[in-house]
Amino acid sequence: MAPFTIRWGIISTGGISTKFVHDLLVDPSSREVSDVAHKVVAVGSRSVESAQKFVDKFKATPDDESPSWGIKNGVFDRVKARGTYQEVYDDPDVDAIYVGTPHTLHYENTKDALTAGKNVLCEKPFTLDSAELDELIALAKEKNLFLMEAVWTRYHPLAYAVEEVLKSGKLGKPKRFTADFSMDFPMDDKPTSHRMLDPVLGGGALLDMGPYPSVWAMLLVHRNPYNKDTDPKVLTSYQTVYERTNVDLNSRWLVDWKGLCQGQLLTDLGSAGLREATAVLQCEEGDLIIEYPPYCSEAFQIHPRPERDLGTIKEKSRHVHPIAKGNNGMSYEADEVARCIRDKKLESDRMPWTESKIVQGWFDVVRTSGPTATATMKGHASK
Ligand SMILES: NC(=O)C1=CN([C@@H]2O[C@H](COP(=O)(O)OP(=O)(O)OC[C@H]3O[C@@H](n4cnc5c(N)ncnc54)[C@H](OP(=O)(O)O)[C@@H]3O)[C@@H](O)[C@H]2O)C=CC1
Ligand SMILES: O=C1OC[C@@H](O)[C@H](O)[C@H]1O
Repeated sequence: MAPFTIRWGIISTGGISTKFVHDLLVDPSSREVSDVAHKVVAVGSRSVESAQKFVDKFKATPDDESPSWGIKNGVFDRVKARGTYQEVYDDPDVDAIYVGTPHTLHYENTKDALTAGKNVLCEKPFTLDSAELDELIALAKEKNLFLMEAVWTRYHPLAYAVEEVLKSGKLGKPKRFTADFSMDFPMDDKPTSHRMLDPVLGGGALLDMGPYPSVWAMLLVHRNPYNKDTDPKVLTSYQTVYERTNVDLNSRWLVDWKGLCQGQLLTDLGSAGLREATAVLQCEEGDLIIEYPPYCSEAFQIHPRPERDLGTIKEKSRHVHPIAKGNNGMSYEADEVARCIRDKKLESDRMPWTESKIVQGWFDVVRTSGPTATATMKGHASK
C-alpha cells in the first residue's frame, strides 16, 4: 500500500527548521518506516530572500548527504519560497505547519495556522504561558485540527525502550527522581538580542532547556505505571538571574507526584550538566539512568540498588538505542504527526495536550515566582 503522505509548510528558516527539513528529506526506510511519508511544499520566512536561500541550499545537498534522498525522490520538488508566514498558512497544498520560531512567537504562529485551517506541530516550549496554550487547544478542537508540541524526544527509540522497562515492573515503585539539562552557553559572547538572552523572545534557561528535564519527568515518573496523580504540582522553585538581560541563568524546581515521589528538575546555562546521568529514577529494586544529552539520548543504564543486596536487579546493564543513521532525530515526531492526521486524531497519545499543559503549568509557576524580566510577562491570550 502507498504510504500516507503529509505535505508540510515550514515556518521560519532558523536552526531548528533546518534540522527538521533535513529529516523530512531522509529516506523513511532508513528508520524502517513505510506507512507514512513527507513532502515539503512551502517555506515561509520574514523575507523571501531568506526563504529562497533555505530552499536553494537544500536543493544543492551533496549526493553523499542523507537529505539528497528526498531531493532525488520528489520530497522537495514543488516547494515554494514565501516572504510571509501567512502565505504558507493560506496555501491549499499544505496539510500541516511546522512552527520553528522563537518561543514567544509560537502562540501567534500556531493560532494563525489553525485559524487558516492547518494542522500544527509547534516547537517547545508550546507557548509562553498556560492561558495561551488553553486558547490554542480550544481552537484546535473547534476547528477539528491536529495540534502537538514538538517534544521530539518522546518519539526516539530510547523513549520506547525505557517505557518497556517501566511497564515490565522490574524496577519496582519510584522513590526519587532527578533530571538536569545544563550547558556552558557562551552568554557573554552573544548580543543581547539573541533568542537565548532576550526576555521578549522568552530568553533564559527555563523555557528553552526546561522542557528536557520535564520530558524525562513525564516519561519516567508521570507515565510510570505506579503513578496515579494526574496533576503534579511544583512545591518550590528557585531561579538566578543573568544580569545583562535579566533572564534566568538557571532554574530549579521540585515537583510532587502525590503518593509516589518527588522530582528535582534543573536547568543551567552557566555550567554543563553531568554527561553520565542526565535523568535518574531511583526505584525500590534499582536505578534507571538516562545518559546525556537529554534531548536525544541514545543509552540508558540499569543499576542495582547500591545498598541492598536482596534487590531483584543483580548487575549493572547498559542499553543502547541509537537514532537512525543520517537523521537528526526529528523524523520520528514528523512520522507521528502524519499517522495522527491519517487516523483523524486531534492529539497524539504519546504527547497529549494534558501533558503539555502540566509542563506549561510548571513553567508558569517557576517563571512567575522568580526574579527575572519574564516573571511579569503575560501571553497574548490573557491580555
Ligand atoms: N527540538 C529541538 O531540539 C530544538 C528546538 N528549538 C526550538 O525552536 C525554536 C527556534 O529556535 P532556533 O531555531 O534555535 O532559533 P533561530 O534563531 O535559529 O531561528 C528562529 C527563526 O525564527 C524566525 N523569527 C521570526 N521572528 C523572529 C524574531 N523576532 N527574532 C528572531 N527570529 C525570528 C527567523 O526566521 P525567518 O527570518 O526565516 O522568519 C529565525 O531564523 C525555539 O522555540 C526553540 O525552543 C531550538 C533548538 C532545538
Ligand atoms: O531544544 C533544544 O535542544 C538542544 C539545545 O541545544 C537547544 O538550546 C534547545 O533549544
